[in-house]
Amino acid sequence: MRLVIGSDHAGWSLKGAVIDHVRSLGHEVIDVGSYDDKPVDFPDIARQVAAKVTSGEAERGIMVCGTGVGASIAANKMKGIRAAVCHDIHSAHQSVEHDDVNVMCIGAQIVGPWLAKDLVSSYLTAEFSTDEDFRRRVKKLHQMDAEG
Ligand SMILES: O=C(CO)[C@H](O)[C@H](O)[C@H](O)COP(=O)(O)O
Repeated sequence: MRLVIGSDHAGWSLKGAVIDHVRSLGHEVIDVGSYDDKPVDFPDIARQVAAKVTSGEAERGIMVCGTGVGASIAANKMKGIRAAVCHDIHSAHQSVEHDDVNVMCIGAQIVGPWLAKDLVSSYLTAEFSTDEDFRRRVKKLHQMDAEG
């Protein structure tokens, strides 16, 4: 899978560990920064992550900020993005299986690198369910996007 991964200054260090882990699992990574701990506004990076997903350049995205909250709010502003903060293993896979989440957000001030790697593994192995209930609900999300 090709993934786009981004962070702000608060998530920069954890982003490095996440990228190494994703690559070790055999996935391709587009790293859109940030590239150091110089303060940067999370909406600017979340926009880049979301754009690569909506354009199809990346199948899914991962965004790391301090809490994951700002990143998820920002990414969800973009049409076609279903972003969620996932700090537990169940949410990391169920968010894809039921809700077709395409940007997972992690808070570097909340979880450490070991849990982050497990969250990422769980997210990447999950697939959107073919169950018609889940498909219908996500279709309604697409309709909401279209309505603006
Ligand atoms: O968590 C965040 C947004 O939800 C950000 O990554 C920042 O950590 C947070 O906004 C605090 O900002 P600061 O400039 O790092 O103090």
